[in-house]
Amino acid sequence: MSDSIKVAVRLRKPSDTESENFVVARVQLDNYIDIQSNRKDESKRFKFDYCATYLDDANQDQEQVYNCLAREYLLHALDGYNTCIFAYGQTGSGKSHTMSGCSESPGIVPRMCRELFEVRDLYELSDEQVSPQFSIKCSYFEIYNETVRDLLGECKCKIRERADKTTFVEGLKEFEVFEVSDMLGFFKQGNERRVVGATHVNGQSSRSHAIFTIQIEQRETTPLGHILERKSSIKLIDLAGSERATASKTSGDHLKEGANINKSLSTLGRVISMLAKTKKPLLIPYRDAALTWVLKENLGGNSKTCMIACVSPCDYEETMSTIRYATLARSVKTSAKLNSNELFDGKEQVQVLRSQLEELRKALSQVENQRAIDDKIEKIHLTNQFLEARIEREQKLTTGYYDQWVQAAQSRDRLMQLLAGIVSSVQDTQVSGLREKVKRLKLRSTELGEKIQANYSATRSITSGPPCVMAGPLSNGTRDSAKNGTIYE
Ligand SMILES: Nc1ncnc2c1ncn2[C@@H]1O[C@H](COP(=O)(O)OP(=O)(O)OP(=O)(O)O)[C@@H](O)[C@H]1O
Repeated sequence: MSDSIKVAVRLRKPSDTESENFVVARVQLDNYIDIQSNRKDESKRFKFDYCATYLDDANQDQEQVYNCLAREYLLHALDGYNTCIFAYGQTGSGKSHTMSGCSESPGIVPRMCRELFEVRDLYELSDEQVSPQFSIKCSYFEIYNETVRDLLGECKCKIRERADKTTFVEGLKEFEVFEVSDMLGFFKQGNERRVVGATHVNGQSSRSHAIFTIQIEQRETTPLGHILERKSSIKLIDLAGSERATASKTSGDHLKEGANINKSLSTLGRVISMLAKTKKPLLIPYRDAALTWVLKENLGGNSKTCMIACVSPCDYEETMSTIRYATLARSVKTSAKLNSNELFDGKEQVQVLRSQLEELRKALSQVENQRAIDDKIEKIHLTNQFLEARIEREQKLTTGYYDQWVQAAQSRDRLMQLLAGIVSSVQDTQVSGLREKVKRLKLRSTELGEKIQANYSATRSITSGPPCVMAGPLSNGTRDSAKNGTIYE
């Protein structure tokens, strides 16, 4: 995501030696500052992301700057973004006051440290199972005369470039801190070791660029069992103040210091002006100064960056120079990335998901089996219905044939009786042929009767009960005669 460097202006309170009558800068609303020229009676208005004027209560004044500007960068860092706040301005304009402050009115660094540990404690005390585990580290170094010095360690360090083109300070001591008091202790210790000198406007002028870095690592387990890791760094920078050699009337070592400070600040200005162009040149001169080399990522890379341009209320030239610098910085874009990693502690979760999948598969196959059984039952049911209909039809047919046969048998019996009467009245010799014919007829009739009876019994055994049509003719003597036939010798 592309971010512009956020630029704020902080107007310092006039000191005891400065008269309210000579104030040239006035903050209008929260976004505008008017600068009035001493010579020409004209005023210029400049717009920034935030403009802070001074309040009478020094602590409230500091709190306002922290709340309106700095807190946002702590929150970004807790989200997993690298952030950076740097205070820029002429000597004595209030940079150290803004970043460090004093015990009665602490500046951004101590306030941010306190709030960071408050957030950590809140998470640690909460019942939420997904609360992150914090690991907080800090380091502190200064760049003095183009040399990196560890303010918490022993040695001079070198700035190196990693394979991914980001830079780091090699050999810098980093301390894991568990309590805010430890962190503030390190900050105080570093400040005491910082190179300080006197300038024409500031008896306690910082002669080096000081970079206090807080590294935050958060590890949390999401409800799905994923491990979320967020890493971010907060760089809080108090730059050395720019000063004009003529104005500061310096010489010797102090002149060299001033020259180096101005060299690194002018390189910073050049880098900012190149980064501000829409068509950026391929080579940005980060390497030209230790300051820009170490801040490479914060100026043009993976960082959410804020510049606080501190201005003195009574110095038109210096204030205008700072305002121009700050205006340019507003066009610089960085590309902050979320430094978060989702670590999947896979094995166990995969196992659980696999067994769930297996159970679902089994349930599905049971449903399918049941469906197949239901289908089969339905088919059998239909076949049964069909068979029953068929049996009923055949039964009706058989009963019809049987009735016809019973009638035929009765007619035959009657005919036989008649024939027997006729036979007994004629000569034996004359009727022997006729008797034979009657005998064959009778046998044939008996065979047919047995066959029909067998079919009838088979049909009855298939169907549940006796067909009603059978009740009549077979229940009387006719049935037996039909079954057995009557043998006439
Ligand atoms: N907003 C402010 N309200 C009250 N006093 C201030 C404010 N800003 C700065 N001062 C005072 O002004 C003096 C110079 O401020 P400070 O040391 O912060 O300037 P600086 O920009 O860091 O200077 P240098 O670059 O020389 O180190 C200090 O005494 C400081 O307490």
